[in-house]
Amino acid sequence: MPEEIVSLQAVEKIYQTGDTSITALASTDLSLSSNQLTLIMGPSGSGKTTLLSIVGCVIYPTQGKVFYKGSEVTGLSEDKLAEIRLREIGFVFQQFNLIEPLTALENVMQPLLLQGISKQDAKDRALKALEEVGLSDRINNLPKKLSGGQKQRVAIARALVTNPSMMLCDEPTASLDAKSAGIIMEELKSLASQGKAVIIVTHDLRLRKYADRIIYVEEGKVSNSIQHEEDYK
Ligand SMILES: Nc1ncnc2c1ncn2[C@@H]1O[C@H](COP(=O)(O)OP(=O)(O)OP(=O)(O)O)[C@@H](O)[C@H]1O
Repeated sequence: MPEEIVSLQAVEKIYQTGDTSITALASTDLSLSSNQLTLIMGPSGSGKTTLLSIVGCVIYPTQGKVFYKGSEVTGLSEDKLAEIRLREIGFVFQQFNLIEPLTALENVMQPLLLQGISKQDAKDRALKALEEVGLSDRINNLPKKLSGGQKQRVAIARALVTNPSMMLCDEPTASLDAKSAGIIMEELKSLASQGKAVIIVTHDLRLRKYADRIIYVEEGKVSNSIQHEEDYK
């Protein structure tokens, strides 16, 4: 059964630069649940990354409250938020962000080592995560010896190795060909069906077929309706 992972109550984000203030996100109420793959779509500059960053406890809203699994996180210190990110949230980015001098296995072990888990346990769990994304035969490869799709699968393994409740993905398929993008989306869809909340910011209209839910952001305003779908064809 889907459970609420994150909820936003009257959340607003205003960026102040000099005399100008930009409302990146207008007052927003939103609830994101486990077992769901949610796409966040909308034009460039509309506020998608801002929304993802607030959901991911990366930035604080200017107004409103954010709850993670029912507890308010808006008033927490930077350190506490970092701890929530490390333990509860997996991040996947367009450019993979792998550490180049480390092998696939070592990259996936990193979040566990940061959590203070022993090297042997970290290795066992990283091997499992790499197996889950179908990369058991590439564990000793350096990132430069992997294709784009394989790099993104290592990045997904690194994001899921801590068993997070939520995976946040910023344009995860934008650097990939159609076939690799399909493999990545199948992987993310499968993680959602296993119980994670998977949230994906994308411009890629082909991804809509994988979505349980599509959220549109336009000029900082969030709407849940998929009636706008035609506008984005
Ligand atoms: N740190 C910041 N300081 C000032 N303004 C910002 C900052 N970050 C974002 N903005 C502004 O807030 C608005 C929303 O930006 P955001 O990056 O959330 O949009 P986006 O929908 O993710 O865009 P894109 O699809 O191009 O990545 C934009 O007008 C942007 O210029």
